[in-house]
Amino acid sequence: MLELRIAGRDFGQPVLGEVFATIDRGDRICLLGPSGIGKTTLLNAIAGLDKSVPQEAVIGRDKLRVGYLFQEHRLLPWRSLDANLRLVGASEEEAKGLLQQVGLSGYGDYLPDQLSLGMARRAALARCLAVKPDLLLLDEPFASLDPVMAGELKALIAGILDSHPDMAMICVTHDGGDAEILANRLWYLDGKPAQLQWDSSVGEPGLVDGLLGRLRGLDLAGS
Ligand SMILES: Nc1ncnc2c1ncn2[C@@H]1O[C@H](COP(=O)(O)OP(=O)(O)OP(=O)(O)O)[C@@H](O)[C@H]1O
Repeated sequence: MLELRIAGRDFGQPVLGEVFATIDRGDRICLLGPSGIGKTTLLNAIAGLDKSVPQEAVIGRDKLRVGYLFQEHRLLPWRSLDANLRLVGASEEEAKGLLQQVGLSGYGDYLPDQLSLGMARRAALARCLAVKPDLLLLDEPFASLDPVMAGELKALIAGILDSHPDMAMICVTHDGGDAEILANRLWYLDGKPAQLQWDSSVGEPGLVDGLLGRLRGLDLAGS
């Protein structure tokens, strides 16, 4: 579905090195790695948001719809949730259905700033789904949420993945526990410049559990 041939990205100093990987329909990848190593930089490159990374570095993206849940909600603050969803192509009926899907029935007229952090993130997730994505990119979706809200959002995302078996996902997280729930594949980004040190689908098939164990051993992926 997608082939990455990213040659690198630097911001005055090298951040990303070469990243080669393929992503297939239904892949659920959790992307782990130390803070500041380049995980968001890699997601931006995959999404095509980083104009310094040539289009040809991500083969197949032009045929895909990409939904990107940023760390901030990035909804238009002066538009209602309904209007935010309509803006990316959802019909009135679809907008209603999407809000219901993310547990925000009845909030269509609210402005993003009238929502709690967890609600705003779910609204942003609804906007991702409104584009009917082939690839869903999630950048630390559970960060700054209390454990209850984080658990609810995790269950919501797991349900969405179950009901969209062809959709691929890449989720940046610091928590190996998220990978156990959401992922069937693990990437570990590290080094200077950063590269995919481990891709559980290459060389070590089915070793997600083993890799998580190794990450725990290094105390890098939560408990
Ligand atoms: N637009 C930019 N200009 C300059 N430096 C940048 C820019 N974007 C990212 N960087 C630098 O690139 C490095 C990687 O940043 P990035 O946000 O991709 O890391 P990350 O792994 O997602 O971090 P975290 O886990 O803390 O969210 C950091 O040193 C950051 O300061």
